[in-house]
Amino acid sequence: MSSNNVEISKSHAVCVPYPAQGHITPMLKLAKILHHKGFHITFVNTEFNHRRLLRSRGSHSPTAFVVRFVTIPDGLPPSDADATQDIPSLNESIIKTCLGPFRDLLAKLNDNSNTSNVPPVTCIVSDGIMSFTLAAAQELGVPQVQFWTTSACGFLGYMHYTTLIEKGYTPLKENVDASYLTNGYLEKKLDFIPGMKDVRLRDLPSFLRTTNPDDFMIKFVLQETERARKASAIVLNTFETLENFPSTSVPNRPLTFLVKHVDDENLKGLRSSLWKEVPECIQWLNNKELNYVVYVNFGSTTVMTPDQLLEFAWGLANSQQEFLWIIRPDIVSGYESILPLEFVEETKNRRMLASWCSQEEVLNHPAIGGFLTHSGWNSTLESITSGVPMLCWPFFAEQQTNCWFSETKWGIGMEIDNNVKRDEVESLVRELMVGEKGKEMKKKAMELERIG
Ligand SMILES: O=c1ccn([C@@H]2O[C@H](COP(=O)(O)OP(=O)(O)O[C@H]3O[C@H](CO)[C@@H](O)[C@H](O)[C@H]3O)[C@@H](O)[C@H]2O)c(=O)[nH]1
Repeated sequence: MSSNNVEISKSHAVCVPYPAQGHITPMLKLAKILHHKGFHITFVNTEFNHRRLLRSRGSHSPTAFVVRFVTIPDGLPPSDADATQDIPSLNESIIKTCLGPFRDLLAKLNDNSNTSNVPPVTCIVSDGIMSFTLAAAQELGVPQVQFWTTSACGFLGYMHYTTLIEKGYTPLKENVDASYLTNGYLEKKLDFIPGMKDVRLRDLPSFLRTTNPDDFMIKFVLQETERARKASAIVLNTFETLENFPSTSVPNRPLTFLVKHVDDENLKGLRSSLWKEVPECIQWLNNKELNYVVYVNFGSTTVMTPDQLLEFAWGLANSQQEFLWIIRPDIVSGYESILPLEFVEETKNRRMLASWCSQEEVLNHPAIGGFLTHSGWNSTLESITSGVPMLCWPFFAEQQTNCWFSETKWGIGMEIDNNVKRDEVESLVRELMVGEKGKEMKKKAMELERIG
């Protein structure tokens, strides 16, 4: 049999991540694992993100690897910004425009006259919130496997949006209106979500915080969770000891663990960072003592006001701890993220500031003692699998749910108030790094690291 025929007999998975860092990274891990198990892989990025990937990776361009990268347009106006796109606009555009180009792509991959040694598509592995792929899979008669990159608890929160609407919890009533963040309404405890007794309304995925009955994000969640019920299978990135809910079958190991066992020269060096990583972060950590440094990073999507940035800056400075703070260039929406000269001067011997880093490497570094995070699921899992306790400042989506679990169920996190103030940051950072609670959290995080 010629090598051509061997290739043709392979299963072919088309992997379609949602076009944002926190989704592309875990999907690429899943793609590597599938490739290692013998699948031919086509990985579909948007044109916008593919250009970013090429820019960030330079000579390590993803096109050089065995996983085949292809693109579809996202339907938004052309842009070369080095920033995460506006989520509601992106979602709306994906729903309206992506199915056509995706169909064309599948047709091209399945074209018999194609001499390029590509086996026919045998399944679509789609991000749970790229559900337009379901129609394409049905037309082709192949399974559509959904990969929800959220936590299982976050996924469960989304799946209960229908019940929350039926019970009148969302949309919020006009009379609680604009003050809902402070009038105690969101403190209401709920008891009908399995495995989440006493979860407060504010701990559930944040899109429910609207008074608009036609809110786009609520409708989006309802549509995507409804289509999830039609998927051939659903993959979650978690592990049994951490999140074991009734009626779900949860895997034993997270992708971060499984991908370490993919020993394939052809995949080494294949990375998914959309921003250029600053290697000096690791060099700086190499000179630090064990568990000595606070790592601060709010992921790829969080934005904050200039005032919030300042409160974090002075809280960190006043804590007197050493810190590595990754400040994404687009973290303060509409502004340059400028820190005051006094802060820069006062902290110069005990901090490093950078725009992006190789986060998993940083979290695995022995110098890291704690993580100030926005509680994105990848960051939370990466912290857990590195045995690092967290301070959590959830921004949106299911980050609130991840934060609640980190604090109340796993004992490895402490929440910072949404209305962040420097005094609270200072005292919680100290508690995390040198306090008794911090020590307890570290112990629990290390226990989970051992299991995960
Ligand atoms: O300097 C950095 C910063 C981040 N990362 C990586 O980027 C990813 C960020 O993912 P995550 O922590 O999940 O945050 P978001 O980017 O905000 O993720 C989105 O996607 C997640 C998975 O669905 C959700 O949990 C979040 O709510 C959603 O905002 C992680 O793998 C990090 O390792 C880096 O490599 N370097």
